[in-house]
Amino acid sequence: MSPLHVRANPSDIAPFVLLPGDPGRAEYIAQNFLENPRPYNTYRSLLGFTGTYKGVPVSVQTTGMGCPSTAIVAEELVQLGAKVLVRVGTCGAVDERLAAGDLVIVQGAVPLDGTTRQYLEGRPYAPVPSYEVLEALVDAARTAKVPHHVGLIATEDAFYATTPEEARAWSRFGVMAFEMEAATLFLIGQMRGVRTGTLLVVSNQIGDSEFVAQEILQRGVDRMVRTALEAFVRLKEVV
Ligand SMILES: O=P(O)(O)O[C@H]1O[C@H](CO)[C@@H](O)[C@H]1O
Ligand SMILES: O=c1cc[nH]c(=O)[nH]1
Repeated sequence: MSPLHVRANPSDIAPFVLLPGDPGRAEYIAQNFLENPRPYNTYRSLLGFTGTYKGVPVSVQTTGMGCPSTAIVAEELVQLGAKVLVRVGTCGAVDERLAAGDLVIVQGAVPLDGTTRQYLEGRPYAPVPSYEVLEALVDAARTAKVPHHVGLIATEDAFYATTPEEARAWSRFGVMAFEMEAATLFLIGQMRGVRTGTLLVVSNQIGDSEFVAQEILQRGVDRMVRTALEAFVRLKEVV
């Protein structure tokens, strides 16, 4: 029986899965980076495709925006047999050293979201990616000479609630950027025994009324996706 939302069979899902928030990005990745991509889910526009990259079976699965939707998708991917879940998302920068289109390799996510809080039943916690995935992502970026930042981000629920002033307050504690999914993904990985990671492209500074120009974002997305896929090639022996 297929899960409720990711309507697929275990044989449809690869061990390695890329997780964009945006269904358009999922389709773009499938069409431009995977060989022989085949769709397996369209329910609720949680578009999912499976193909190969350099011989490694890879799925790309939309999470939708925010931790509640991401938790559903991640839990169901685990039920379907996925082993390595890597978010390929966008973020709003709070650190002035981050420019539009830059790549961020996430080392940890401050859990400001309600989904992580519900899973943890109020316990303090430090959501982090799997070390092997983090190492493979950094190695892939370095080898391809992709400029990148490695560090801490925050995961929030309410996109429009965060003001530049609040964001700057978090930057005093090392937070480089805000997004809306990573903390829950990392926690579910730890709870369910699968490996996780997150790469982000800077789409804006917190408080901007527009995202960066499409061509700059697109180049950043291409660098991010290539980096994640090259990390999967490195990780194929450990899964
Ligand atoms: O571009 P994605 O992966 O959706 O990520 C970011 O973009 C959305 C907000 O615009 C949120 O989902 C946030 O985390
Ligand atoms: O959470 C997010 C994601 C992208 N940009 C933002 O400003 N916030």
